[in-house]
Amino acid sequence: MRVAIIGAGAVGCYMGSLLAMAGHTVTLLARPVQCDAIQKRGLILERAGKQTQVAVQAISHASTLPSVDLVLFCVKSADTEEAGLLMAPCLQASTVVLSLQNGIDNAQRLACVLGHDVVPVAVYVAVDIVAPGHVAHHGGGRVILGPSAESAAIAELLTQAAIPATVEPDIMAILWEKLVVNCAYNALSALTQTAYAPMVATPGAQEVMAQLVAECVAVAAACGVFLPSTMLQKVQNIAQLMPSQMSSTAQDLRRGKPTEIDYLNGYVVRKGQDVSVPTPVNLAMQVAVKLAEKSHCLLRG
Ligand SMILES: NC(=O)C1=CN([C@@H]2O[C@H](COP(=O)(O)OP(=O)(O)OC[C@H]3O[C@@H](n4cnc5c(N)ncnc54)[C@H](OP(=O)(O)O)[C@@H]3O)[C@@H](O)[C@H]2O)C=CC1
Ligand SMILES: CC(C)(CO)C(=O)C(=O)O
Repeated sequence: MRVAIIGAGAVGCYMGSLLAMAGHTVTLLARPVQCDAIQKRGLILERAGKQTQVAVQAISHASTLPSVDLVLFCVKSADTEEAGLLMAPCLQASTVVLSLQNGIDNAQRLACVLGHDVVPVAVYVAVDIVAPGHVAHHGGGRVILGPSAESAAIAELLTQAAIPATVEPDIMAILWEKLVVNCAYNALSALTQTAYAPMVATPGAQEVMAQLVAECVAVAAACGVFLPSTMLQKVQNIAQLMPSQMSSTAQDLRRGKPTEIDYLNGYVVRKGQDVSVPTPVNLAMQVAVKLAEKSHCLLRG
């Protein structure tokens, strides 16, 4: 299958390398520095202490995107509209577009700019970028696709490429579950630059996370989304699944990049205001990360 990956960051490089290893024709739309690295020596996938080099196409000008059967959209939430507008050259009426982004409304926002259906996907993988085009895997790997006529076939294709995939009719509840995981882990890991296992072992951290989860569950319920009674347990399991991972928000702060916090804890705060459910701990996380973004920018000059 011909696959385009929009965004050659952690998720894009991970998914791109597995799809290319499974024999698909993969083209990554990358920043120039990433594009140069990938053109020179392919993608490097680091897993369980082993490095694999994978040959893929990389381009830095969207106008040269080939027509494809499948698009994996892998940019951060704030880049959805801008990157979405660049994608037109690779779309045919039959192209399936997947949004592999955290947050609730990226697929909807992307569909709006594209005028094309987009399937939301919840991604349970822990990856980070070591160097341009070089991605390290820290655990997990499964994805959950929203419903569409093509979702079952695409899930099968992904699973055969070592990306375990299922389809879930109630994708809104699944996206909220993922949002709760992000609200519990991302800001704390980012503010302290700590990996999940040592983070949850720190006295008091689990209480803070439980409070974050309780606020999210209450907001979701007031919005008509009923999360499982095992939600806290599901959140706690993540630290065992990806012990050495630092959140994507931690990776952004480390690089002096704006984070997705307004789409994570900030989303819960805004929805909480709409439905009159207080979210003080989520607000504290949002504000602390916004302050950290500013001070990291200042420190980096
Ligand atoms: N990392 C992880 O473990 C996980 C991440 N996610 C989610 O997946 C999504 C992607 O995250 P992640 O891979 O970590 O993010 P990254 O920041 O590592 O990757 C996104 C990449 O897209 C690039 N990009 C943005 N706009 C464009 C554009 N117009 N043209 C070309 N490249 C562009 C960015 O470049 P630049 O930085 O220069 O803007 C960056 O290299 C996010 O929503 C995240 O929350 C979900 C599960 C796990
Ligand atoms: C799955 C998890 C929690 C992995 O770190 C993630 O989604 C993120 O970092 O944004």
